[in-house]
Amino acid sequence: MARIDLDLAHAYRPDPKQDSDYALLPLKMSFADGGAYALLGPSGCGKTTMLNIISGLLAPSQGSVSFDGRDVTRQTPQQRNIAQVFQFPVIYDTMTVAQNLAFPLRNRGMPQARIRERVGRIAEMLELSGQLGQRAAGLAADAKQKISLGRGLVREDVSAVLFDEPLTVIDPHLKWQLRRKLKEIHRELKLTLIYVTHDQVEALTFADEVVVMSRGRAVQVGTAEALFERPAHTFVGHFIGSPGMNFLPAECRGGRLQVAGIELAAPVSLPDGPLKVGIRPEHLSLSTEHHPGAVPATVRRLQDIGTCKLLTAQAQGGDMKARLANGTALPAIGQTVWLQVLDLRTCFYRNEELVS
Ligand SMILES: Nc1ncnc2c1ncn2[C@@H]1O[C@H](COP(=O)(O)OP(=O)(O)OP(=O)(O)O)[C@@H](O)[C@H]1O
Repeated sequence: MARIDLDLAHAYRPDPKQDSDYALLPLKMSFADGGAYALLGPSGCGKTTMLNIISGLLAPSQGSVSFDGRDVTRQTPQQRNIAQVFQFPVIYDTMTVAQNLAFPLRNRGMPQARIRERVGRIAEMLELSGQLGQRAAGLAADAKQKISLGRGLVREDVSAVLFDEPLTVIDPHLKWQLRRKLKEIHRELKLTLIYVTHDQVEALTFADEVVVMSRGRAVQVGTAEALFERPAHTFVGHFIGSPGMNFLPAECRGGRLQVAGIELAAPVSLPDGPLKVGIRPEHLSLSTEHHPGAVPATVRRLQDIGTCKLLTAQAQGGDMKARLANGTALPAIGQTVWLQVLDLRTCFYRNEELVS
């Protein structure tokens, strides 16, 4: 296993001039030895580019990649000792499940007894023990992908295991199970795992730390809790959570905040000038009477989403969503309510970056 340091940028086109010419804008980042990471972001944000640069399938157009302080920028995936699992199964159909799992070990010249032991362990973890003697050709797509995962995880001596959306072909009900399995395997084997996905649930349940990416930039690296409670950038607030964070434009002057057409006392010290007030739908409470820190809004929609009711209310400056626990007394459509936008969990942003 290795600690991985990136200090680089990448443009697919020669002579990049503006930010949009870069698939990865200049970044400095480290992946700790033995950590489980997810690279999360919408299509085209640069996740696969970063993964391919880490694996050695792609050389960055600027800067370097180091493993344990050693420059590996020009090394191939084999030289870097990287295992990779792709979206679709990469296995040998004519081999049995056991032979497929053993393949990376046999290539490294591992003794037979040790191979048997390691294959047995990985098969057990992935619930493939009953199929070890079966030919891979006859198996369903999700079983084949489990073999691919097993082949990625079977070696103990790899620098890191990289996963590029590995659960795409897996049935939704099995996905949940496999994600949990991968997490267990990580805890047990202590491999450095880097997992690319555009699915926030997948990223947040799998990783210790999630790298949220947007337009070639790693906008925040943090735990699921940090990304939820303290998004460092409004993009993270929008992207994480369902629905995402609410934002209202505000103006601060000498400790007073103009927001949604009224003036409120700023709850923390804030710089003068334009701001955005951010609060999660899960944290937004409402009442029918005016309270300090609350703004007026008109109820526009109420949706029953099973686990709770989702209220949409129109405030001056934008629509706000609140998740209301089942059993809460619901206001009527068109009614004016007071939304508690300022509380201990409120975040404040300037130029889209968290200031408090
Ligand atoms: N081989 C290539 N040549 C030119 N441009 C590329 C190449 N591969 C990717 N890009 C561009 O680089 C940017 C980042 O792409 P990348 O595939 O890394 O994003 P991604 O986040 O992995 O997206 P997805 O989830 O759709 O795979 C995109 O604008 C993409 O069009």
